[in-house]
Amino acid sequence: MIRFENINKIYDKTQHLALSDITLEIAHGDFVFVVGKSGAGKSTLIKMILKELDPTEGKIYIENRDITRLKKRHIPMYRRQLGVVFQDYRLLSDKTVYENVAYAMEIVENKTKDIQEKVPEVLQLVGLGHRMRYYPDQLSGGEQQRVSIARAIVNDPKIIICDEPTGNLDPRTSLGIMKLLHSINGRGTTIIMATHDRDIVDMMQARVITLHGGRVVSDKKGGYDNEDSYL
Ligand SMILES: Nc1ncnc2c1ncn2[C@@H]1O[C@H](COP(=O)(O)OP(=O)(O)OP(=O)(O)O)[C@@H](O)[C@H]1O
Repeated sequence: MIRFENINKIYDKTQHLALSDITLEIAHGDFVFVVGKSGAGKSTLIKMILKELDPTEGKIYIENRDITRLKKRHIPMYRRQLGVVFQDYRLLSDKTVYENVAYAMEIVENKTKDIQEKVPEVLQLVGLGHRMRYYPDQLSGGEQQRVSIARAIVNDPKIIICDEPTGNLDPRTSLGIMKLLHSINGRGTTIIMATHDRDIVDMMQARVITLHGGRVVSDKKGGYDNEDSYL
């Protein structure tokens, strides 16, 4: 469970109030979109879950643990329960598909035998069993995003954070990526996805948290609200 309690975020240098009095809860296994205009505060909110940013005020609980009080040395361990997918894939260009995914297991000190077993399994799951020896620049955008999803799920995180995962993809490829995320969610993984993609939000009929000027202005299940002037 994720819980934001009265979160305010003021960026030090500019004194910009990026998030204002955010209180929300995300249950285990939820699929949640975070939407809103550019500058609404989506990335700021996501960076707080990743513990890349701390709030100026308020508390953030992940599995009943207040991560605003987490010591620096415990952050890497904390992040192991999170998978992250970015718009620009962020794959290592000098490593193959297999090696990119294996690397995520190596850095958290998995045994070689477990890596050799799990990586092909996860690549099959994302539909890339036949691309294991390819390098990222030999893949389409959609395939690269599938590799990044494989990397995000390979350590079995409880939560996956996606920041505009379909931002660089055409509608058909985006649909495939959403189907994949939906099936991962169906296995019990909580998914939080920031997006501008209105069609996808409408299609998924999931929970939609709308931010505007750093505030939650709507939090409901369904698609975009046409009467919503915040989008
Ligand atoms: N490092 C920073 N220092 C100062 N202000 C910042 C910083 N990062 C973001 N902001 C401001 O905080 C507000 C929220 O930014 P944020 O990046 O969270 O928005 P966003 O909804 O993710 O936008 P986008 O859709 O364009 O990615 C914006 O007004 C932005 O200018």
